[in-house]
Amino acid sequence: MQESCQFEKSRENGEILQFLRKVFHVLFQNETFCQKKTLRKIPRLIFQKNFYLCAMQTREIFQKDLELIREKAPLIHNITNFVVMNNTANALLAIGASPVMAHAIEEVADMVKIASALVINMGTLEHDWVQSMIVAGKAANAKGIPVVFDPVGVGATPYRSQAAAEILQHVKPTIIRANASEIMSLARVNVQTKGVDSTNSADDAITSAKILAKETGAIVVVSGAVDVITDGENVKRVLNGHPLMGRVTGMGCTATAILAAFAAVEKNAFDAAYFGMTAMGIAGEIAGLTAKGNGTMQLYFLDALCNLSENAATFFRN
Ligand SMILES: Nc1ncnc2c1ncn2[C@@H]1O[C@H](COP(=O)(O)OP(=O)(O)OP(=O)(O)O)[C@@H](O)[C@H]1O
Ligand SMILES: Cc1ncsc1CCO
Repeated sequence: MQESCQFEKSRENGEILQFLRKVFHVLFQNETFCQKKTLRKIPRLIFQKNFYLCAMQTREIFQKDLELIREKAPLIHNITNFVVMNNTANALLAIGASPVMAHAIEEVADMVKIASALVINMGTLEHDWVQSMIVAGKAANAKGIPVVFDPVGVGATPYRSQAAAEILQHVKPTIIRANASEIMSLARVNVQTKGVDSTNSADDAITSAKILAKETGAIVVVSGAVDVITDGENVKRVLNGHPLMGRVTGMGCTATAILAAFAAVEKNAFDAAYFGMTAMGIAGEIAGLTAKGNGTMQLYFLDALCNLSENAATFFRN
């Protein structure tokens, strides 16, 4: 996808592209328009840039990956925090993957061997867990299975920053997902993380995200009202979502797990990251339509993830 859509490289181009996609989408669905061959009047240049094709291809690949997750039910090994264990396991089940939570140092390497992706989440950190994360991460790297790293709360305390640095010293993540303050802190920009919540927008963190992506070789995802995805050069944004998502604890950790589900079936890590955040955004948007507050948001979000295939085409608008 990246190669065929080179025109999306800059933000301005991305915005023009999104506008044209919407126009073309409406036009191409109109039979009279197609029959009158008005198409011919559209400047050749636009077609040479493959605008419409890119949008169609992207959505189709997204839907195909979604079906692949349901078909293969990849085992996702999570070393994650106590706050979100139940909810992320349910989110993985809802999207069609198979979750397992395992952090004992005695078994993590064996669990990785049968898994299709590994999540390393620093939410409730302890010394022994960091060692397990490193052992599991190394085993995943050796086996060539994707690792998704969530440095929850990095920058809030020196211990978390030191633990994140230690993990990155030994483990090569495929994708790093965090909120803006965490990404800025991980890239050593002088910012104070407020516990596990962000005090910055994803766009504030773009430079840091690019630096981090280049340093680690990972795809970096900055979540927020608008999600930003970068490989250090290219940048894509996910516009789907709902403000109530930010009010439910562990939505970010859930995003990390969903990214792992996509990475398990999609070899292109940039696409996996983009599709994972798109799935989150669409499910959040659908849930937000009927949620009455934080509680129902959490429930409806799982239902929306579960029924994502039917609604994905309507809500896909990135
Ligand atoms: N205001 C918002 N509007 C739309 N979507 C949002 C908003 N805030 C968060 N989200 C979505 O919620 C999910 C979690 O992102 P967020 O940045 O809140 O993670 P986080 O701070 O790491 O969360 P946590 O620490 O609770 O796990 C993402 O999918 C993001 O797109
Ligand atoms: C609230 C909280 N504290 C540690 S992990 C976690 C879940 C959201 O990151």
